[in-house]
Amino acid sequence: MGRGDAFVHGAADTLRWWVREAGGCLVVDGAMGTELEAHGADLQDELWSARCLVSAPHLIRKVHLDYLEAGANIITTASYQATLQGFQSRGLSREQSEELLRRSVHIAQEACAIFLEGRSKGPYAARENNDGSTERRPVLVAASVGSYGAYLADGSEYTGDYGRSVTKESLKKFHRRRLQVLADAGPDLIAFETIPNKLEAQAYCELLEENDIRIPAWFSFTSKDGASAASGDPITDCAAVADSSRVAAVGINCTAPRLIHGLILAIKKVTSKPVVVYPNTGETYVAETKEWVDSAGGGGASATDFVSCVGKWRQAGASVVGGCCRTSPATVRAIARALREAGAAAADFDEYDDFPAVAVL
Ligand code: MET
Ligand SMILES: [Zn+2]
Repeated sequence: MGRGDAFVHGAADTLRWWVREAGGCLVVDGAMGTELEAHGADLQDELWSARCLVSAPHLIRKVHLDYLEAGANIITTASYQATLQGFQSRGLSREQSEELLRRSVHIAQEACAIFLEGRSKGPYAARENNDGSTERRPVLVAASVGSYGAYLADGSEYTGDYGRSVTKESLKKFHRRRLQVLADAGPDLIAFETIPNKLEAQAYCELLEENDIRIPAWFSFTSKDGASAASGDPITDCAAVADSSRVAAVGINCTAPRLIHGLILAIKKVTSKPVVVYPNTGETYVAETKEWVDSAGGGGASATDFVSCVGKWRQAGASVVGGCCRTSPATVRAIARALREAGAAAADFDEYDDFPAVAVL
C-alpha cells in the first residue's frame, strides 16, 4: 500500500489506530521549556526553548528520553518557538534556520532510537522490561508548531490578540515554509499547539491542503474560561474548523486543568475526531517577566491533583492525554499510571479492526 492509499483513510483514523495500539489512550509528554530550565538552561529569551537547539541539543535529547522513560508515547519537538523569522532576526541564514528546525525533529527521532535500543520496528516498538515481559507500545514524534503569538513572545497565545494587521493570509505566509521544513524532516505527527483563535486554525487548515501535508496533525487551542479559545472565539467554532480530513485530533493545551472537562465535552459536540488534552498546572504566564505565577483561582495543580482528573477526562472522551507548561516527567509517569488504572485498554475501537498498519504514511 502506498502513502496516498493510507492517507485517504484520513488522519483521524491513523491516530485512532495508534490510540488502540497504546491500549486505548496515548500519553503525550510534558513541558519541554520547563524541563530545560530545570536542567539549568537559560530560556529568558524570545526564542525560549528553541534557543537550546543551538546551545544545548544534548539537553533536549535528555528531556525527550526522560519523558519516554516516564511512559510517554508521543514526544513533542523543541520547535514550539523555533521560527525561520525568529532565527533570521538573530543573524542566522535561511539555510541555518531551516537546519535548526530539522534538527528539532532529528533530536526527537534520535531519542526514540536510543530509548528503543535497536528493538524498534517502525512506530510499533516492542520493548523488553526488566522482568523479561515485552511491552508493545507506540513511540511517536510530534513536530511542534507554536502559534504566531509564541513567536511574538508577548503572551498573545493566551489572549489571541494579534492586532488588526494580522490576517489569515499573513498567518499562512508566516507558517508556510516552517511547516514544510518540519514535515519534510519526517515526524509521525504535527502538533499545532497553543492556538488562541479561529483565524490561525483556518490558516493551518488551508496550509495543510495547499502544501499537501500528509502527516497527521492535531490542532490544540488555549482557553481561559472553559468555553472559548483565548481570543473569545467559541471553542465549538474553533473545533469545527479543525474537523477537516487532514486533522487527526482536536483539543486543548496549556490551559488550567479545572477547565479541561467542560472543554472536552464542548469539542465532542462538533467533531468525532480523537480529543487531545495536555493542560498546564493552572498557573498563569506573565509575558513581561517570562515567569509563571500561581494566579488566584487558577488552581495550580500538583502532579497528584492533575492526575486525579485524568480518569474523568478519559471518560469524557479524551484519548490523547499529557501535560504542558510546568509539568514534568513525574506528571507524565502519574498520567500513564492513571490511564492504565482507568481501564483505558477496555476502550472499544473494534470498528477500526481492519484498518491497515500506518507506518506507510
Ligand atoms: N510543547 C511546548 C512546550 O512544552 C508547549 C508550550 S505551551 C507555551 O515546550
Ligand atoms: Zn504550555
